[in-house]
Amino acid sequence: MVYIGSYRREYLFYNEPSTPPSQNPNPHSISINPNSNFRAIIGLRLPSVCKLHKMALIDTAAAMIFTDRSSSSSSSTARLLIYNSTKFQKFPNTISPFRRSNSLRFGISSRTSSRTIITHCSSSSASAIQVNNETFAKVIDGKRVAKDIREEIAVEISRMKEEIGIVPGLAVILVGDRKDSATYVRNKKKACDSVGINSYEVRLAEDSTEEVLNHISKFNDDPSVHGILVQLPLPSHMNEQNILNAVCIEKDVDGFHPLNIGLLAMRGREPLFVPCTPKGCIELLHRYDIPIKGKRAVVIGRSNIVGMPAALLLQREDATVSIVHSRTKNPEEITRQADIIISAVGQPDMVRGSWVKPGAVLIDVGINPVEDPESPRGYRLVGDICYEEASKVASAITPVPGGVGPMTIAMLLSNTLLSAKRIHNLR
Ligand SMILES: Nc1nc2c(c(=O)[nH]1)N[C@@H](CN(C=O)c1ccc(C(=O)N[C@@H](CCC(=O)O)C(=O)O)cc1)CN2
Repeated sequence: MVYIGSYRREYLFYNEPSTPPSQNPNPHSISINPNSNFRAIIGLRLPSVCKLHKMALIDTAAAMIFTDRSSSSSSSTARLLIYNSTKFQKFPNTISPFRRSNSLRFGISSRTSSRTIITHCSSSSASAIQVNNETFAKVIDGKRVAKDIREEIAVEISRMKEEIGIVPGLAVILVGDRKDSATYVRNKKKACDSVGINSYEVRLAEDSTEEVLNHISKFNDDPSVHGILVQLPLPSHMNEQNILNAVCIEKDVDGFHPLNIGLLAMRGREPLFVPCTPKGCIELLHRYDIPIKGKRAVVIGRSNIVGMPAALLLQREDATVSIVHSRTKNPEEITRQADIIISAVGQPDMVRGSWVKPGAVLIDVGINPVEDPESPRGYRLVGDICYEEASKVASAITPVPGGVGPMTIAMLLSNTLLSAKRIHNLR
């Protein structure tokens, strides 16, 4: 039995490869002989096995949950097309606010013997996958989409450099020593490097006072800086409102300035920047061709950085939006009416399967550490949505990790590029 890949806590095995990966003309697919008693083993937690086989044959596989115990004597080869790697066509400004981008060509197809057991079971493109009478949501792969977006941005940045000799610059201010914030800032720098954005980082002590405003003021006046962000949360003694107000609106790539949020809330007005996480959620829906117009959407959580702008964005896309929060009566009942749920509350596994309407699309913004002695870090990350239960009811779902998180950083790069283009009048 050979381990061929893993996704979240699901590990996939089969007994013998009919086509060794090195001979497989399509590196994103695996040919499986239907006579080989292919069998996926789902739900096992085998960390040691995973480590040994880190170079899994499949990188990320949506809906790898697949069981075929076919005994057909047909000589045709069953093919599980994991992910169509066809790159998006490159559209300039693909991810500018409110512009619908081309969709992710995403497919799971099977050409098996007459005993095909996978079917798509929804009319929308977010069709769930049915396997032997059990239905599983399509996995919305944010990590993969973010990588594609970075590639698109890198192309745009090379063009910009070539045409006008300008390289976008992003300034990041980190105050204090929260480990998670330091990781996010490090990842932002890495992402900038990967696409060719110059990054400038300022680290300040937990007990800083005036320094934050001084640095913002310097970056506001620096022409090589096109985007400025202050990593949140700030230490509790700081006045977040004053600090976010100090970033000039033209460089507010986080989109947290009250003027940008105000413009986002108004019909017929356009903000200069949309906050990165909500923008990433909408981008995922667009890239997976999931319709928003006319749909019922529920946003769980009303934070300034995710819940509130996510609700505004969905409304701008012509969804009918409800916000569920800590004082909402019957949150389960309201959430169960939604075609699209965006959850951003920071409560592990709060949204259970019973909260989800069959066929709904689930976008999980929560990144919650839960103790896990089996994990090298001593914890693992889970979302606000109970994946195990909800993925059996929904038509599509984002995983945690690997869903919205990577999109946040991809959208920050997109906003920085947008800013540089706007400042330098480049279309
Ligand atoms: N100024 C800002 N502060 C904060 C923002 C923001 O958009 N602007 N958002 C969050 C933190 N954040 C970016 O800053 C962020 C969070 C998570 C991820 C991410 O990729 N998560 C991974 C898991 C990472 C891990 O293993 O620890 C995932 O979900 O796959 C990126 C960025 C609050 N502060």
